[in-house]
Amino acid sequence: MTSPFRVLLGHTRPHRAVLTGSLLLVLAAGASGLVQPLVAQDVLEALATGGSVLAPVLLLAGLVVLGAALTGVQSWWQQRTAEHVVREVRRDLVFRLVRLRVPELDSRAPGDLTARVTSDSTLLQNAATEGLVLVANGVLTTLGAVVMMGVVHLGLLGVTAGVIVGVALVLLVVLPRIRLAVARAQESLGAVGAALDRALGAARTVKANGAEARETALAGAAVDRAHAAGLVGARYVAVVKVLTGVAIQGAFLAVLGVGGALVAAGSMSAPELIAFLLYVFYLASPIGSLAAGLGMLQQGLGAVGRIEEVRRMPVEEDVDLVVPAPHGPPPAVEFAGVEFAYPGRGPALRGVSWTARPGARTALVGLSGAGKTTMFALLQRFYEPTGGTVRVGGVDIATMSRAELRRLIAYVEQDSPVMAGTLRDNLLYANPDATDAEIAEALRVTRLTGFVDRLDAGLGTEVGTRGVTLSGGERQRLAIARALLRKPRVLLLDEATAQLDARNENALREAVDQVARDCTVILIAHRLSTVTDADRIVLLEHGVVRASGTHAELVEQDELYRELAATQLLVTAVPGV
Ligand SMILES: Nc1ncnc2c1ncn2[C@@H]1O[C@H](COP(=O)(O)OP(=O)(O)OP(=O)(O)O)[C@@H](O)[C@H]1O
Repeated sequence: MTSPFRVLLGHTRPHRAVLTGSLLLVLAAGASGLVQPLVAQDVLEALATGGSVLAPVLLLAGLVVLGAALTGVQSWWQQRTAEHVVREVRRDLVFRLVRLRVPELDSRAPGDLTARVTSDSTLLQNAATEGLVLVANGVLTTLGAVVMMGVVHLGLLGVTAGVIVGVALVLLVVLPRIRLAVARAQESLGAVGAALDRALGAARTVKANGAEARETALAGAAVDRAHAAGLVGARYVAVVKVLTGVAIQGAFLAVLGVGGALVAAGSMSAPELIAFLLYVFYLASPIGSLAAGLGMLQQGLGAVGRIEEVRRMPVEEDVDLVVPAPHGPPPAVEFAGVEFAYPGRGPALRGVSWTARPGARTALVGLSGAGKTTMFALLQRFYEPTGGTVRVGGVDIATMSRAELRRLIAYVEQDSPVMAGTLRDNLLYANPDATDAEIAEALRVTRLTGFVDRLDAGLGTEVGTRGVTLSGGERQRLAIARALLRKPRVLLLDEATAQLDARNENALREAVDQVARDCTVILIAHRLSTVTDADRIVLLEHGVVRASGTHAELVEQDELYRELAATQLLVTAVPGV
């Protein structure tokens, strides 16, 4: 695995030239600062000797303005690069997150994934730019000072280096701890996001159960963990500051002691000692910058781990292929000996085989948890079967790209089939090219025309998160209208009419019949009343196909089906039941 530091450097690769320029500007601004005392000295000398001060004053003013300008340009470059870096990281994370494979999504909290895009990336941003520049500046300037000190007196340089190396060793122990604390704080922030996501995502359930205090405590515990980790980090940052201060003071005292003795012994001149001591003080600034930069780098490295984790998560890489709208006759859909188990669970499907004939309506029925929705998930390659084959139009779907496969299909899911946005957004989601006439037709078929007409904003009405401002039946009809606009070859309806009243249900059944003429329809139903006229009904029990046939055949042949039908008052007319 690539080291986090290399990853951090990798983020700066496209901006190396600008960052190097930025570093040069820092150094130049530093140099212009160094020259200023010399020019000031000229001014003072000119004043003392009665000479003209115009030239040195102008030079001094020019240096001050130049230094300020260099600092301004450097700051702008650095911040701009930081913004570029974070934008690229965020775009990449967003790209990956919306393409994550479904099993990965099943095991992750969306709030935690969001925190990586919003919060972790910010730490990386500062480390990859300001942190690196501070460290580079610190290292170069320190080296410069060390060279100068060496020129003045090699022996005293040894003394200074001894003290500084000792402190650096302690820093080596402390810095990784900052990184650990930051990683922990970021993890806790992710947990805060996840807890809030849970509470806000089910706000009505929380309120109905009076669970506000529990949810507050859950998120609060994560906030406290972030706080505790933050304090640990702050403590180590303070230690770094103390240590750098101590290093300078220590070096100063050591140099003073040893240098004083050397001067006393006559092996060093007093001006040499003074010059050397001035350099020791001069070191304070680059060492401070080095410590601050290293602290920032550690914070960034703490965040890199969480960002890299997302970059290693498996994504569906074939969903961006551009595929043409499907045409031709509706395909057959075939499950042949399909086996499947969710990660960490027992088998959900155990050798399931059935076929949906092209252009017919096939219903999947069975008790709750039998595996019906799982088959829809496999059919769209949300998961891959552990055995057997799923074919669409005779082609093994494992050999098709997901883009191609999913373009054939329209899917109305069981829960939350509507997205935040306007009614029009939702309708166009399946087919951005749908015309107004097609939209009007889809609304008519799903009996939504009157509803839309009564709204002040019409199709521009916002439906709220997951369509909360719509009734359950309206949501379902909207989702079906959207599916129809996709002009699919295969239409998957998961309990799509469960929340409709009898009148709307009949209307929708007619609509589905109409679509079924040039589309293969597969529907999942609990209420057999909605599927009695299906061309074929597949009865599932505990992940196996128990029986299949028409309604009449199943009533005749299968006890479980008869029982299901009887409880739904459908078979009173069947003799002997
Ligand atoms: N994402 C998942 N991760 C783990 N297990 C799952 C997942 N989704 C479903 N299951 C389990 O797989 C089994 C089959 O679920 P599935 O949703 O296919 O049933 P179903 O027949 O559609 O039920 P229902 O009629 O209640 O919707 C169930 O035992 C369920 O608990």
